[in-house]
Amino acid sequence: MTYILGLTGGIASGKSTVSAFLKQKGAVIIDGDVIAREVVEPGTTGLTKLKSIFGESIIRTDGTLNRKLLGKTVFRDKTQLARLNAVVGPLIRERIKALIAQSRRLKYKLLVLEIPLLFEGHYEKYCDSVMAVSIPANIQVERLMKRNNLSKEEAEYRINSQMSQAERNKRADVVIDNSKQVEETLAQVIEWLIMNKFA
Ligand SMILES: CC(C)(COP(=O)(O)OP(=O)(O)OC[C@H]1O[C@@H](n2cnc3c(N)ncnc32)[C@H](O)[C@@H]1O)[C@@H](O)C(=O)NCCC(=O)NCCS
Ligand SMILES: Nc1ncnc2c1ncn2[C@@H]1O[C@H](COP(=O)(O)OP(=O)(O)OP(=O)(O)O)[C@@H](O)[C@H]1O
Repeated sequence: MTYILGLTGGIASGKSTVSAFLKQKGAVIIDGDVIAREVVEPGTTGLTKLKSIFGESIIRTDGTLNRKLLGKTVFRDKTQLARLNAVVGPLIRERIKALIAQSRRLKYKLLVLEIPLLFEGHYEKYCDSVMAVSIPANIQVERLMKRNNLSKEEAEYRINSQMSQAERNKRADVVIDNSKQVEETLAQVIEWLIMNKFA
């Protein structure tokens, strides 16, 4: 029996920090952001569709997607974001469903679905439980600006294109507070692993 843990959280909340630890503890990780990149690699129908919608300018000279430019376009414009989601959303879902099926066949004990837009995409229906990583809004803006080298305005556009943390936390089965030292965050994850007999 494979136990599927959904792992979500707002942008730059600390999902990767938590999933790296869960991997270290033996979990298998499916990373939504990685899959989102795979489905628009050069030569994919995903990239061809994006080119026809957003124009040649979003393709770099080496044939790859200009993510920075597309990000600037979509996160400040809900209509454009919806057009992007309509193309990549179904491709991401198809791939994730196939990987879940494979993980069940291989009888992985603990599978983690790390998906930023978990509740927006209703991925909770594939999960046994959902863990949300949470940080206060001011820390979120700070960490995002620093990590992605974004202006405050750009960081806020990205945050506001997602479900609010309050709503996400309400829907999750367990909320991990990542506002303090990483060690304190991981202690909460260890507690979850122990309570669920994975450690
Ligand atoms: C717009 C794109 C090209 C910007 O690329 P960039 O390299 O700057 O960002 P990256 O992909 O690393 O995403 C960073 C974070 O942005 C947030 N984010 C990404 N896509 C979306 C979206 N459609 N809606 C809201 N937030 C999003 C997530 O928190 C994600 O972790 C890229 O984010 C993208 O293709 N997004 C659509 C795919 C998607 O929905 N991804 C979410 C994974 S399920
Ligand atoms: N407890 C912490 N204290 C200080 N910095 C942290 C902490 N946890 C994570 N960070 C930093 O905050 C940033 C965001 O963390 P991380 O990449 O794990 O978030 P994420 O939720 O996976 O982000 P995204 O979904 O946007 O990729 C990173 O630069 C990370 O090093």
